[in-house]
Amino acid sequence: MSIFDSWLDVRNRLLASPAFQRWASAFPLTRPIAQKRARELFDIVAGFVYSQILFACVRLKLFEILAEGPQSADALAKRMALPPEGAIRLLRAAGSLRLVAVCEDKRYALGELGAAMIGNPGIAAMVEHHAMVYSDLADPVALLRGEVERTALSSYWSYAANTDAANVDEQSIDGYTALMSDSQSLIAGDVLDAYSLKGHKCLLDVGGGDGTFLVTAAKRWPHLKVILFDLPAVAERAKARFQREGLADRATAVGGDVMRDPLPEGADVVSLVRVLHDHDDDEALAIIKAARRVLPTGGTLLVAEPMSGTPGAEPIGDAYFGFYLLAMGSGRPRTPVEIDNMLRLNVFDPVRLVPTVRPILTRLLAATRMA
Ligand SMILES: C[S@@+](CC[C@H](N)C(=O)[O-])C[C@H]1O[C@@H](n2cnc3c(N)ncnc32)[C@H](O)[C@@H]1O
Repeated sequence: MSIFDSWLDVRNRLLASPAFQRWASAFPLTRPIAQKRARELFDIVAGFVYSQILFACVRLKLFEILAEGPQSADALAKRMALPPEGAIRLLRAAGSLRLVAVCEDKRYALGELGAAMIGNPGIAAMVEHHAMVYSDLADPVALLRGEVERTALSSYWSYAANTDAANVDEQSIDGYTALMSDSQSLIAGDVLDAYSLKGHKCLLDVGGGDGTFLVTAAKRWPHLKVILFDLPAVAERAKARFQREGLADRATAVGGDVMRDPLPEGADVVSLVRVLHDHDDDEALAIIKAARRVLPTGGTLLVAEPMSGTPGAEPIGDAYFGFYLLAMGSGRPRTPVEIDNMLRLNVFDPVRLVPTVRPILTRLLAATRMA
């Protein structure tokens, strides 16, 4: 047994002992740590219940109602069409989670976390679609054993389990394209603040969705040409978006399947925003190879997505995305080092981790295509 193993053994025996737990909770120097650990464990135990309280707030539009100003429980019960006791139960629960705050005169107002939801409609959209995630995760062991034949998420992300992705119809891209668009403005801001496209001429965004990322980039750098590549039904959405935004003269959208069709030529920078983690390793490598084929020597590949092992946000990569993508039936979160290795294997060197302001939302790798 190594020294580390022996240390782990001693520590875990101690932490598992009810007598030690009682002592640590009572002794003044260990009490704060014991309480913090107990709370962390309980938060994991109760996580689903907390999420469903948030779900109820979103469904009942509680945050939008409270954004009008503080209101009494009775008024809120009427607005949410809940019986008074149901409203009070929800308001107290939401209060304990800092989604709602209680004023001195007993009216209810937006809490710190509820207020943050108002400025970010992407979170509400994410919460709404979690109904599918939770039904898919009802038996996580069966999911891990590969015993679940069809999940709600694999139908929602219609390309995930589809060998003929290019033929997915309008209807089956609706839900995920809108969901991605809602959260993309935050991501685009963070990525484009971190990496300037001033010195580039043409940006190709592969799997670019309805074009939100490219619209943000094109508006920020008026000299920049942008090309979007996505499944035909999605690219049509982007084309219409570029026209609405008055960008049709320097923004084009091309439909196709990145696994089968060549990417459009002419870009000196290619972006993969929240794309690689959707794919298993062989497909992720095929996408990197496709980008390599169209980039000139010295061109840049940007990979932006939430990554595994992000300091301070570990559960987002490995717990949330790990299980989300498992339920979706395709892909996995990767560490920056794993992506770095995949890029270097494909003649991208150097690869640089560019700091982003909210690594919890997205991290960013910038890689240069060698000769
Ligand atoms: C998770 S979404 C990300 C969208 C966008 N980049 C964003 O961050 O908002 C992945 C995108 O890849 C596209 N996609 C998936 N498989 C594809 C394929 N085989 N060929 C082209 N695009 C594909 C999807 O249609 C979708 O728009």
